[in-house]
Amino acid sequence: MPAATQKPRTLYDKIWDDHVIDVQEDGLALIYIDRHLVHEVTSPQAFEGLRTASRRVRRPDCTLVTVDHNIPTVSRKNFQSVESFVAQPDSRAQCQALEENVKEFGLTYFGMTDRRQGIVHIIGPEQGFTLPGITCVCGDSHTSTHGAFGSLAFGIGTSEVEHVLATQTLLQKKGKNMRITVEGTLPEGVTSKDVVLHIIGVIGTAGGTGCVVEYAGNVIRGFSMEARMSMCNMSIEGGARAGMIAPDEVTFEYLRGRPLAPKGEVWDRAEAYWRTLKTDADAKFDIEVQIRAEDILPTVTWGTSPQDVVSITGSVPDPSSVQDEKKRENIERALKYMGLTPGTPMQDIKINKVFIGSCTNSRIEDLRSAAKIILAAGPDAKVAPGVSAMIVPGSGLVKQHAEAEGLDVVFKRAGFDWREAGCSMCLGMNPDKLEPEERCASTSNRNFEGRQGPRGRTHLVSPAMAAAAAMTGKLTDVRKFLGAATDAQPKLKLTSALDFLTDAVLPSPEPQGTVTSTSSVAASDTPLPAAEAPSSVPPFRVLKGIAAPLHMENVDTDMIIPAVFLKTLKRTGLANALFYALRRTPSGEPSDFVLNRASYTQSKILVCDMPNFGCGSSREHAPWALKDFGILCVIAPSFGDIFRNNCMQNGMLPIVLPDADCRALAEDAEAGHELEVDLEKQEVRRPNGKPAIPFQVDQFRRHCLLNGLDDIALTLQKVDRIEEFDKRRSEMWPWLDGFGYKGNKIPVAPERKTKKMEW
Ligand SMILES: CC(C)[C@H](C(=O)O)[C@@H](O)C(=O)O
Ligand code: SF4
Repeated sequence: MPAATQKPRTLYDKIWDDHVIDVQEDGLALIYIDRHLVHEVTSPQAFEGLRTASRRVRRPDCTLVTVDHNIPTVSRKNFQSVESFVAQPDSRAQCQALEENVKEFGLTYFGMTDRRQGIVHIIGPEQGFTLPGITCVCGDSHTSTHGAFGSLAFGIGTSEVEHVLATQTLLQKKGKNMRITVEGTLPEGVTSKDVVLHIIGVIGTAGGTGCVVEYAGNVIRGFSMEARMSMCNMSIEGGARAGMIAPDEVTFEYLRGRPLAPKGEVWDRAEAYWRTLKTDADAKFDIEVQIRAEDILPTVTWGTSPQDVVSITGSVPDPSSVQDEKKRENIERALKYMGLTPGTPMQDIKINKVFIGSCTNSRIEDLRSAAKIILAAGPDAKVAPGVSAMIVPGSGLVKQHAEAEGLDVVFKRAGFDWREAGCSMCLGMNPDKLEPEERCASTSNRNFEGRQGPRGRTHLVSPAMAAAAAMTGKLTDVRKFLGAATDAQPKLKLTSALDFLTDAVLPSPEPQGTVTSTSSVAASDTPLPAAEAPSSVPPFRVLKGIAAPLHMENVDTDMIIPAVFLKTLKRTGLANALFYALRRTPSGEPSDFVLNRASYTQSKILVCDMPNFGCGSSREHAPWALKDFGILCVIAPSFGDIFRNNCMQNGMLPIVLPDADCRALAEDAEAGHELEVDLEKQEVRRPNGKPAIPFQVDQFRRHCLLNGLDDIALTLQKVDRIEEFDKRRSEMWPWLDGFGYKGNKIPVAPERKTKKMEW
């Protein structure tokens, strides 16, 4: 088509178009995946699936693996092996399973003896594995982080992880285009974290559902890559699976010289392509949001959803001013959980803990910004009495970099605990946790109930605000420290990040010997098995049974199944974990939660009459737990995108219906009536002759559910098309094939005599 007649396209449209292998009539597309990041929590069942079907990893060269969620963040000085270092048996088993899997399938792995190890979303960009124009996935919802480079990056569930490992593709429906433009001048003390919290407050946690968000405007352009990553990271908290920012000089400058970024002439070719990656002038967005930078102040959350934000100068909201009864009850519930009284000024709220870390805010600039506030508090200032504060760098390299700048000295002198890289207290999955009712100022991204530990209370803030809270013992307006900060600049040795990136590191474990017979298919140049494997998904046709009513909005997947239950290597045995905290009183007795009531213990259907069911984390354990309990269909006004996909991968049916229909069905459920869900006829039949309610579902998904078809087997029928795409990709974007660690591009230190770490 001549350029003049081409429809103007958004950045998302362009990346999408460049990756489509095949599109079906109903719009479902098979897209190629350029980069796959893998961690220990969402991969064991996927590798097991490959093993059972004798499948190999199709593109080991485009796959990068690390361990982050389960690991303790204490010093690794005495590290000998995962077996001796990770004390908690289930966490240890998950880390060991990963090590076995990377060996068996021949994958590049940054393990605990490797300085490049860290949170999966920190290490991808750090290494230059993340590049503009790519599609990038990971079994993790914060994969949206990588969109900061102008890539299409999103989280997937474990079944989709298996699909990508086996085929290097995914079945996807194209999302809507949404643009959020931030223009103006940010007031003093306002960081990218405040901007993104403010945006989530404006659009709500379901605001971006079904969309890919492009962030635009002079404020975003003025942000560093690290600030852009913090923004894109929290796109998922705004309901969008992906966020992106067009690449520019800032992006290229960040990438140049990174270990896995293209070099020499290939770099020039890549850069020329990357420069085309911007939204055309007249392209249309489905949704546009304008944000005035001047409206944003240092921001903090008061409740149990990331949309519960208020400026630090504000107060705890008063539910009695809210008209809608269900909304009012939800606020009351959040305040009760948080132990807060309406009208309390935010700055009067005392805290017990401070956590600076997570994939949102654990990069070098975040640590510098925290150090600046600590220094501004005075040379001898200490963390407030009774407060315990920890700083967890996002990767071993961030840690090394911070130490070279002397930041660790600033932190330790002030009484902060300076830890090793990992997810740490972002989620209650490793030893770093809140005690019940402890209150934490946290730079992480989720303040869900129980997120940082059972009954723990989280206030989301920027690194500077977290540091300020640590020094005063209360949530504090960071601007109180900023005047002083200008006179107290840290006297630090400044060192370039790139020095560390090419520094000698311990080698990753080599794929070793034969682990099982499947290792013979682990080489990347053997042809794919095109044969259909038997499906493991049971068909879904008509489901008749008791329906349980639920009147909560933003039911997040942490609530459906807390992180502590994600340590399993299986997909089953999770019924008891379903809504674990809600089904128990603080003393551990069964609560009166709906699924505990005698009439609902056999429920097959769940009817939620408020929006955004299954938001948050990509954990497929959420549908697994529902299924194990016996619930095979969830009806709600809207769903988190990843949860919805995950359900269908497991032969479960998520049905979206208008609010009024959900309310009517919830009333039937309250009355203890059975409902009948008919997928063939696409209707929900009600009791007592009430008219059935019709519903819509994607035709391909319906076909797969009705017949119990397995996506991977279907995709492998298109192996010729995938191979054609491989070839085209090698010609057009050669820098995406393979990556540096296999060649001689990275100097790797000789094997060390001792296993002791010195960082
Ligand atoms: C474990 C993983 C599935 C999860 C996610 O998807 O987000 C985790 O990283 C989280 O932050 O809750
Ligand atoms: S959100 Fe937290 S738990 Fe999830 S990947 Fe990021 S740091 Fe890890």
